[in-house]
Amino acid sequence: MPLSSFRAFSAFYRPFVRATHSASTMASTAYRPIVISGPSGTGKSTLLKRLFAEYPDTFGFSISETTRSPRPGEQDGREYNFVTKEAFLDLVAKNGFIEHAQFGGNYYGTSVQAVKNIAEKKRICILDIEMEGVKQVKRTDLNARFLFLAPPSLEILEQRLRGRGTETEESLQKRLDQAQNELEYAKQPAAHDKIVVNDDLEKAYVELRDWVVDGGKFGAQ
Ligand SMILES: Nc1ncnc2c1ncn2[C@@H]1O[C@H](COP(=O)(O)OP(=O)(O)OP(=O)(O)O)[C@@H](O)[C@H]1O
Repeated sequence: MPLSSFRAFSAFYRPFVRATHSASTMASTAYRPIVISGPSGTGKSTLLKRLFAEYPDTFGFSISETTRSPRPGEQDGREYNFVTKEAFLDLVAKNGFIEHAQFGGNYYGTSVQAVKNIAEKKRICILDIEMEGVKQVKRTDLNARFLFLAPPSLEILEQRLRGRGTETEESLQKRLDQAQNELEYAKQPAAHDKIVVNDDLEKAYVELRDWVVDGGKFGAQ
């Protein structure tokens, strides 16, 4: 998948942690990553932007791995974790990536470890990913929560994508085809913990935010 459509964020919050939780279980029970998926153009960026604005000091990014060389001004561990091709492919073989892709001869990916690092910093990682990434997260021990953002209809999704003015006719068609797959997958009861239909933006935002915040527990178990 194009990494341009991959966004990973993390959130600071004051966790609800029971006294009996050991430090090692805190990461998997208190700082649970949140996976937000849904067809391109459903409004994920729009809603996440609002969420981050409402919690201004709370959100950050998880860091992707890449085999490309750092550009001037880029720092290892800040923009990317810069790794060798050998190390990258080794991690691929070990199933260490949630998503990875190749562009212009370089590899890019989001590792399971990078998401765990966010929890180590006592932040919640929000992963904005596509269906294949969702399935991959389920194969890990990240103990994530899954939210699917659905469009009111495919017709409205097409209108929004056209309205955004970012697509060619070809990329639009590709996104609509992929949307059908995502919507099919979302019908499986075990696919997601929460489905929000983005019809009225205000209503969808409140529903998404309330589920994410979870009365201040952010899904802590
Ligand atoms: N409830 C809504 N009603 C009307 N328009 C909306 C609504 N939600 C989002 N939009 C518009 O739909 C377009 C697509 O939204 P956005 O870019 O947030 O989607 P996305 O899911 O992040 O897409 P991608 O995965 O391709 O980045 C934007 O122009 C946005 O302003």
